[in-house]
Amino acid sequence: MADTQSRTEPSAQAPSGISRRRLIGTAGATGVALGAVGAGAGYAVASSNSPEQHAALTTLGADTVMFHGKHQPGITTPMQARGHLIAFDLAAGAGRKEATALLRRWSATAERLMAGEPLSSDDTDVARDAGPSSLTITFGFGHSFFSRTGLEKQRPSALDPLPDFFSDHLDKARSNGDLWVQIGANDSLVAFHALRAIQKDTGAAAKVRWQMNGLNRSPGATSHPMTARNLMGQIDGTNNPKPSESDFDKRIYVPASGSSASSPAWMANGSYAVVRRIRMLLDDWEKLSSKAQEDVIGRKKSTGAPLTGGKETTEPDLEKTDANGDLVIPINAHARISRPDQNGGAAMLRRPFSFHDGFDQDGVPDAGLLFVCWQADPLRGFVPVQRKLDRGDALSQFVRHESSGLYAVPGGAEKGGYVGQALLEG
Ligand SMILES: C=CC1=C(C)c2cc3[nH]c(cc4nc(cc5[nH]c(cc1n2)c(C)c5CCC(=O)O)C(CCC(=O)O)=C4C)c(C)c3C=C
Ligand SMILES: [Fe+2]
Repeated sequence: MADTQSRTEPSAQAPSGISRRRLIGTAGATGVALGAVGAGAGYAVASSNSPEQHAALTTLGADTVMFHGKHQPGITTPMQARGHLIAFDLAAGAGRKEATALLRRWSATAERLMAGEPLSSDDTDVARDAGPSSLTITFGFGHSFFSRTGLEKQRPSALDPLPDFFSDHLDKARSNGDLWVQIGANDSLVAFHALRAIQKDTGAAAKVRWQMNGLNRSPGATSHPMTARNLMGQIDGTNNPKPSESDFDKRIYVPASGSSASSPAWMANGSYAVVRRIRMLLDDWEKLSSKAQEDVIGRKKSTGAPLTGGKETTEPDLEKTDANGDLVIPINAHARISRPDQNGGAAMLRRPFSFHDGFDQDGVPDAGLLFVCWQADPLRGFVPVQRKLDRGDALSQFVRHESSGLYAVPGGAEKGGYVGQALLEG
């Protein structure tokens, strides 16, 4: 696992922004050991509803991500096992006043739930007994939000609609939206509880436009922390930008100092999320041999190492040829074509969820990737790379982009404040 901030299991690393409220087991033990002890204790708690038999939460349940901070949570937070993406449109007649009140309500709900507190009224009890389980709730504004609220002058040019791509098969009803919320947690009930609370908070102000459910590997499922696999079985996320790298903030976040060419000052410390529902054509993919699958990406399926050798984190040798003089990493391999150095430095932080929405009547899986990527400017991140992939990398024939969204995700809320305050009160 290369990107510890965004991919490593929280119980192993406890990256910044995550605290352990109630730890069991031996402090300082490895993530694996903590996970193992925690899992056992969690089962014991779950098997007894007696209030007299209090036991500490598992580490997984106790892991907490801070709501307040410079950046919103859910960007560099390690990927969670369960996710919900949901977009809303403001209701007819709702404008800036209603949107401001909604962002206040949403922020208050996110702060409570991420701290493991129940809602202040009418809690449904769905997450009762569970800790916050690394819950994150992240809020963004779509292009249409600004005309709906009379804030057109504040709309970042970075939110200009994404170009059409040749291979797009987009469903408009499941694309875009005035407001976007990303929910992630390592417990499905905690995630659903948050989803329902966020939806109920809208009251008469907004209506659901679309909603998608995602999944990832559960922390502790592997013998050591690893980069996640996707539903094609590939290790996916290896070469993500790392928060420890000196240019990470510049690539992923709008500068803190104020406005940039494509972002107004209210977006300081914010980021732009590109969201694509990408169907995997698994019946076709699974017919390929392992060798052919590896050539599509340019990396070994088992370890994620480049085909030119080494381990997952080894730099690929893009010039290396085999005995026949052919490139070892094919010219159209996905991981070759999407590299920043092949795209004028374009970089993004990929933080997806997998999805599986059943099978059609012919048994074809409706499954793939809820591709979410983060960048300081989509024109210097997603767009140039997708333009290149769209011309036909080796992966393109096995995937289909079915929906799309682009959202301005402001910086984190201050204590006592709410997300989007600088925009809505500016
Ligand atoms: C426009 C951006 C990208 C889309 C869309 C995309 C879809 C997509 N990717 C995989 C699987 C893998 N991608 C990998 C690397 C990789 N992918 C992108 C961009 C998009 N992918 C980038 C920028 C990179 C990193 C390139 C580099 O710097 O080396 C890999 C290799 C491992 C890794 O680094 O993560 C895999 C595997 C799927 C299945 C998919 C759509 C469903
Ligand atoms: Fe990719």
